[in-house]
Amino acid sequence: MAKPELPPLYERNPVKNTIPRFIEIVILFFCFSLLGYRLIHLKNHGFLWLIALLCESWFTFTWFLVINIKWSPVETKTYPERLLQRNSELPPLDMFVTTADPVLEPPIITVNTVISLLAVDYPANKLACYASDDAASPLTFYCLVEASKFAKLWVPFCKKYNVQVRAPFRYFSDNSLFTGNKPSEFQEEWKRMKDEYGQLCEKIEDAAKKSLPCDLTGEFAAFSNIERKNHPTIIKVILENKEALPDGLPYLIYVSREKRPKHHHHFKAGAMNVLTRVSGVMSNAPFVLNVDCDMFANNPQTVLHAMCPLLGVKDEIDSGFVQFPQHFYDGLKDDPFGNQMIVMMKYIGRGIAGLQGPLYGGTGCFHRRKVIYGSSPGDKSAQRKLSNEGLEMTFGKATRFKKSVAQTLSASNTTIEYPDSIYNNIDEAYQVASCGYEYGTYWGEKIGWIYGSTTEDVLTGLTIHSRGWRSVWLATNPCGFLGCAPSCGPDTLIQQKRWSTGLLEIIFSSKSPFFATIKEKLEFRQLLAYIWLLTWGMRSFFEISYATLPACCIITNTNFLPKMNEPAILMPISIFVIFNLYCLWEYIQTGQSIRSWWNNHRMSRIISMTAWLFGVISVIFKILGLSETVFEVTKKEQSTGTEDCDDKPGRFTFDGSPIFVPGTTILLVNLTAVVIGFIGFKQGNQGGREWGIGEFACCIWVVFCFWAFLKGLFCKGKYGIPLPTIFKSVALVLLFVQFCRSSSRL
Ligand SMILES: O=c1ccn([C@@H]2O[C@H](COP(=O)(O)OP(=O)(O)O[C@H]3O[C@H](CO)[C@@H](O)[C@H](O)[C@H]3O)[C@@H](O)[C@H]2O)c(=O)[nH]1
Ligand SMILES: [Mn+2]
Repeated sequence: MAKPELPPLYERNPVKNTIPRFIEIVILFFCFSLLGYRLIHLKNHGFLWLIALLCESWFTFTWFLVINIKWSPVETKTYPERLLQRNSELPPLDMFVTTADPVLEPPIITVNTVISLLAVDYPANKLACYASDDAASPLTFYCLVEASKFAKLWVPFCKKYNVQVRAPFRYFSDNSLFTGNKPSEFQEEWKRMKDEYGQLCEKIEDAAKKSLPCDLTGEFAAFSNIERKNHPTIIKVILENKEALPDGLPYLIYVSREKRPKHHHHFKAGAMNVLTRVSGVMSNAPFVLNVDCDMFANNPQTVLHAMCPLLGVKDEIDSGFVQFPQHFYDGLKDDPFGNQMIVMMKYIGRGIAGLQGPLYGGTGCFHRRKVIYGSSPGDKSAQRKLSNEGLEMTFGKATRFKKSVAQTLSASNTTIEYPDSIYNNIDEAYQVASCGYEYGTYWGEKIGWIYGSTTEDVLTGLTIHSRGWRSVWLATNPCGFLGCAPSCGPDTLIQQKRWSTGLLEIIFSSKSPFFATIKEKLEFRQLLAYIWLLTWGMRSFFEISYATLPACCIITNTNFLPKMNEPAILMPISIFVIFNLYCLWEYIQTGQSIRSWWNNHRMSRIISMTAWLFGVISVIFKILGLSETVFEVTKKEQSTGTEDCDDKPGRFTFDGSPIFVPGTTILLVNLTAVVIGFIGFKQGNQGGREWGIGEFACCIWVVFCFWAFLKGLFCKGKYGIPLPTIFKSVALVLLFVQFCRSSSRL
């Protein structure tokens, strides 16, 4: 008889989705019918009909990609309690936090993220937390030092009372977590903690007001006389677990990599690679967690959950990395900027989970160190020639680091040797953090975080999937991490611009997923999922064309939709109604309001026609060699419930950025068409009016989608669209009208 098997640490369960599948197919059917109708009647119609055909073909293609993604969703269930019952030792974990700018990313946010990681339910002697500071800011370092003092009180408090939310700013902002009928001992300690945290906040605020947080002597001497973009490496061990006690505190290490003006630093990807090497030299844990500075651990058991699929797989190939969904705290009511991504995280997330596995999202992700080092599933040290020269060519010259890499690549998780003291190798840590270290190696090319895209996360995940690894999507309750979404219109657009830029950079590079499917091990359906994401930017052309098409019809007196009395009109109407009801249903299913659906719908239109367009433009500039793409850091705000009272959160704001020109233009074009339309309706059908209710309704719909811009035309200050932007748009509208007129004569 077989040995009784241990109960599994996790399960991968298919989700039933018969009804949504059916609806998706119905929509696809109508899309194809419409395309067929267009083709048949193409010769009787002009240029605009052809544009309509092209746009609708693209939308149908996108829809097909979406169906592929949503066809076979799975959910993962984990059993951390079973992991704890097994009395094998838990493996070490290195945790990476990146920050880049103490102004856009206030240190109190980073501090909370770090504290939440220090306090997770996991043996502290197995954890090391590395904070990367791309700003080399003494303020950030000062705040982390102060935070570590607070953590010495906070972590034991959390563990003693099994506190559920271990980022103090969240814990203390939610009074329901502190109800009166708790033992008085707890109440006292709670008050003390709140006090201590208040003092920490004060210190941080005071320090931020000064030009320097403190005298740059002692520990801080390294920060004197340095420039942000021109300084040597700074590595500081802030917290140490000398006795290696499981209930002590984890290591906390501050790292600011060397920066020199002549060396490209590759933004976040560069920072991650430095952290990988520094940690490889100092603690060398077989698993690595990475979070952005605003993504705190929201569930004390997050690490245990993640370990379930990492340790409990039959074949490692199935869990190359474990990605948690991105969720955000303090989302504004009804998601006015459409950036909470709740529906996407749920339906697209579990959909791709059913293929080769979720894409790497840059934060809230647990990696296997050896996968970061470029190993493929089933790699054995014997097969990989781990010769000294080979190692040096790939990973660089540092001797101890090479040794630790060799060990990581060859050993199974349990037998890795760890450096006995974190200080032993500190010199070498400086060496591997220097900006020349990567020259002539494969860092950023084949191993580590891959360079060349402002969405380094997707690119890095793609290379991992290409080697044949699968990944795991882990949606726990409460969710593993919570972050901070942009809190105003321009920030959302800048973020989306960066995303579409980075995604297009990937598709047009030598690392394009097409090659990965042909030559490597990227699965075909996974390729389709990548194409869906990577082509976001291209959608801008089709969306803009389609949003101006009805207006063009009205201006030039033609039609692009069947007449209301033709049965064919049922095709576009059905697509419109069923598709929107289907989307609405997803919002209701995830507990959101109708208003959220609408806000997301209109924001999708705004984003795809403005931010994504600019993404395309910056990629074109890059290809032409005119400019490089840059990673613009998203501004993060910690809302503590005390909003500025004159502010109207959720209201769209504008600035002088050219990103608002296309939106304003599209709005004005459609407004013009609506006015002409009204006049046309008044005159009845005397002049042989070709367009009808359909085209007119489309224009109205677009105007509704750009309502925020309409208001912006009439408001002042940051709520208004600046006059130069309006002038530029008016000029474009005139050009557009001229273009419509001339093209209608074609
Ligand atoms: O030169 C840089 C630039 C950024 N960062 C860090 O990168 C992280 C993400 O930056 P953020 O401005 O918050 O970008 P988001 O658009 O919110 O980030 C999403 O998209 C990025 C790719 O565009 C991913 O890297 C992120 O993980 C993902 O959360 C932050 O911790 C930054 O501190 C650096 O460390 N160095
Ligand atoms: Mn972010």
